[in-house]
Amino acid sequence: MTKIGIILNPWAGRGMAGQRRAELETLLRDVGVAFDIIETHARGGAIELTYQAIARGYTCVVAVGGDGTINEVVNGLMGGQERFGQSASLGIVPLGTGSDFVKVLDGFQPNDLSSAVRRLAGGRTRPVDLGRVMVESPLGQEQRYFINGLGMGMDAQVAVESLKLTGIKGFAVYLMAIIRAMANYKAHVMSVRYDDYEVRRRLLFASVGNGRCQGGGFWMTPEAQIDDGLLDLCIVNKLRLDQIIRYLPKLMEGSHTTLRVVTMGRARQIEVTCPQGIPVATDGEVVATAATRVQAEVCPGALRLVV
Ligand SMILES: Nc1ncnc2c1ncn2[C@@H]1O[C@H](COP(=O)(O)OP(=O)(O)OP(=O)(O)O)[C@@H](O)[C@H]1O
Repeated sequence: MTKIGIILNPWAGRGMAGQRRAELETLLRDVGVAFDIIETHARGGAIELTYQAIARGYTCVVAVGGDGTINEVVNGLMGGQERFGQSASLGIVPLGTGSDFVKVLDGFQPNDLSSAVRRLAGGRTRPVDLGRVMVESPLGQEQRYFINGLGMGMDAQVAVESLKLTGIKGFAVYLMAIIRAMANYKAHVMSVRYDDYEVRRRLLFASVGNGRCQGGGFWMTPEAQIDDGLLDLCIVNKLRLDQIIRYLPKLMEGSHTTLRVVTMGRARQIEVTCPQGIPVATDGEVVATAATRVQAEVCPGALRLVV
């Protein structure tokens, strides 16, 4: 068996990923997996580390952390493939706070090291789709890949608010970020075009799902499949505060899809425009705070995932 490259974000899962490093290493040695492990030292650092891993010839790169870490490794894998013409599969050891992406995968359990290590030892892979997005804002253009979801509007505003909350920790950050996003977010008219359809009205958010669950437990696109060559879409109209509070539990259980204020869709290409600018997040990580145009497309079977 060839050696695998492991990229561990010690801050993921509120520090749990760092605390469980020794346990992970012991389990890997016990099953005879050869590995090198490296920790991230900054936000965005896993992208560069993944490039380096590909340049060194690893054929499997493992993200240890949450959805943000997985997103960085995915972007490193795709960028590395473009730069060096070499591809590597993605392994996941889910030790994040939400670890929403793996909830769509059979047999994956957030925080379960033993089963994650068994999968790495087995080395079985399957192709999964990715989303590729081009985000335009007054600051320029940025391209990103996402594996789980793309948030545009208030859902991305929650991610923006949580970045500003440096003085508090734990679940309080998340709760406070939602409250601040509800209070601060202004729903502008957005145009959402997907394949042959268009929705144009004041929206709370338009959320794109390759996976099913986003934002720490919201089943936005509960029917999404990661290998159907399509992206799912959940568009929610502008709501009053009392409606947001009433509908949030429905979003948390995925029973919102038939509500009058919700439009569900499925497409290969999605374009969202909003001249006033909207926040955008890929896999929960902020890409822009005032994007005027967002173009997303599915990349069918673009990545091999260790399952
Ligand atoms: N060494 C580091 N210091 C500070 N931040 C880091 C470091 N390495 C990575 N990060 C950042 O930590 C953030 C959180 O990572 P991640 O999303 O993996 O964990 P999480 O938020 O606990 O999990 P989830 O997104 O699944 O809820 C990411 O934005 C990532 O860029």
